[in-house]
Amino acid sequence: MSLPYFTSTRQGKIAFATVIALTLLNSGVSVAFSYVGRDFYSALSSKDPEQFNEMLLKFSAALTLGVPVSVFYRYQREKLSLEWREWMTTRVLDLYFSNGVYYGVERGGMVDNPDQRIAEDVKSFTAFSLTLFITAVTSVIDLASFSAILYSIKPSLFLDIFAYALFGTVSTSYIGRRLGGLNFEQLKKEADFRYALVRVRENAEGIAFYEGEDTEGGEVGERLGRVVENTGDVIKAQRNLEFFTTAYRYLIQVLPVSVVAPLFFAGTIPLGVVTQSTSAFNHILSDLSVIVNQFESLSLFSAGIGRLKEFLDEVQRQDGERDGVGILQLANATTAAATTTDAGGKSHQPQQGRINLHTDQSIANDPTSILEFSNVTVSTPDLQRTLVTSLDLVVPPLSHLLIVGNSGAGKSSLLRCVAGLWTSGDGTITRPPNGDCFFLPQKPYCPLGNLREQVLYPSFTNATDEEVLDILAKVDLKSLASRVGKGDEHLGLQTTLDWSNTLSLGEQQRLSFARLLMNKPKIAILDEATSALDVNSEKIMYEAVGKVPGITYVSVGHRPSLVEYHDVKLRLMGEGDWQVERRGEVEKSGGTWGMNP
Ligand SMILES: Nc1ncnc2c1ncn2[C@@H]1O[C@H](COP(=O)(O)OP(=O)(O)OP(=O)(O)O)[C@@H](O)[C@H]1O
Repeated sequence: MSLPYFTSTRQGKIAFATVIALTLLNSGVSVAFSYVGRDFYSALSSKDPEQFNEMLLKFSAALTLGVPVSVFYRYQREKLSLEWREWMTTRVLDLYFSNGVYYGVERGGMVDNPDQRIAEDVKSFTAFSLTLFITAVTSVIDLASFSAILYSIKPSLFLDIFAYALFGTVSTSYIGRRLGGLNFEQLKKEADFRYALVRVRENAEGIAFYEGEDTEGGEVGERLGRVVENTGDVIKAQRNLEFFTTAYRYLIQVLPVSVVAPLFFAGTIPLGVVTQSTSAFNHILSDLSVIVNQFESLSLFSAGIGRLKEFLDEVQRQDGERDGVGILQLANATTAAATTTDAGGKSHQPQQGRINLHTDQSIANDPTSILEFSNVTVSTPDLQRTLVTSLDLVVPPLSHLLIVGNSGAGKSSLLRCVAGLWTSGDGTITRPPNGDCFFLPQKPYCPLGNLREQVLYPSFTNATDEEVLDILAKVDLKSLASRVGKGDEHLGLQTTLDWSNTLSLGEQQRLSFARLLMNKPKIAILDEATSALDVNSEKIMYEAVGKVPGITYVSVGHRPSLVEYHDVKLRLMGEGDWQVERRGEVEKSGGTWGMNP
């Protein structure tokens, strides 16, 4: 997970090399201070003012050179960590938003709280990996330089320290072994708790109507309880560990001094050497005791890595086009061109056991067919139910299709297959590529942004204010811009509101139609897109869509009034059965073109 940033970006390579150079320099500064400190105390203990003043001067010089090195070393580390986080988060987001992965991850339900993994786990991964790497590098350099110092003072001290550090590491790992698992759970429980609160915010009105505060409060409280319970276990495990680590750290203060004290008492070494040996001992011990000192952060870090790896694996699993590429690598350009659904030519190699979506530019201009279902069987993703069996249907251009059937019969699911969101089943669906195909989902969606962006979503194409206002007028929302702009339509287009909670459901549906008119697709797929509108508004919407040149629409709906805007009816009868009726044939045989046969 770390390597791609440093191997594939120039910026990463340069920043990394700078940090390594500064790390080496910083270690040099530590060693220099150890010698300056030694001579300083020796001058003090030998009561030599001249040497003492000279040492003060040397100390000032060391300070002047050493301080910038230390400061820039820290700054550069933070900077690298920030740049790396930006790169990695952007890359993860690219992967998450490509080929409908975010939808698959959400539907798949295999990983919890992807938001936390992208925002928090990537951040701690980059920050702590860097710290860990630098600590390892510094430890090795420190170990080499201070070992030489210590060995020159007393070889046995050098061996004692290794034994002490080994004992500390093994004991800490044993005492703290539960912390890794507990921290993994902690991250999940904190994210679950936060998510429950976000859901209350998003569904405030529904909860308020149901007066569901007590139930919601209970659920949030229960999740808080799980956080508290797990945190309680974490701090107990930390407490047990700290009995050991605290004693371990205190012992360091006297251990090296007591080993060299006899030499000092015998007058063999001056006081400066005692302080230098203490400092060298501390350096080496902290190098060897990385696991003891960082155990808590390490266990939290490993929990974060576990969650991130699990998430990235799921992202890769959901993205059919990234088979065989690295965990953070984008799909190979040639592979993507060969398999993309919007390449314009024949795409996707047909596969057994899944619905093949064939997006073909030529069908957009085909006079005989704009949408084709060829032997299409649709199953639910868990393969528990077959919703449609062996559907064969050709929809000619300008021949609008209405899909009807009981609730749960599989109408929206069939549209999901047309969109490419579901592939469970068999057969082939052929339709124009995404640019010529526009979907209005059952639940209207209002993105974050101003009114203008609501209309232009998702492409944010260039359009003048007049064009946007004209489109709003066509969907009977002429007054909306001036209403939100307090009388000024142009200001209204620039106004940002929480649209999902401000507009009525019917207004949101009309806004979705405005988007459709703006995008002028060849084929529009409308999933109960007028369910919140009165019959008159529904008529206005369908008439406006019908005026888009060359458009064919496919609707799902229950209302009888919809039938008159369509020419073909596909009835899903449940358990896979289906039936097709065409207006021309019904009228020819003297029947009435209506909702019921
Ligand atoms: N992810 C899923 N996994 C398993 N079953 C699912 C999933 N999503 C939907 N279903 C089931 O598939 C069936 C068809 O759902 P679909 O949304 O297509 O119905 P519909 O005909 O559009 O119904 P309605 O008219 O009520 O909107 C339903 O029984 C639904 O519970």
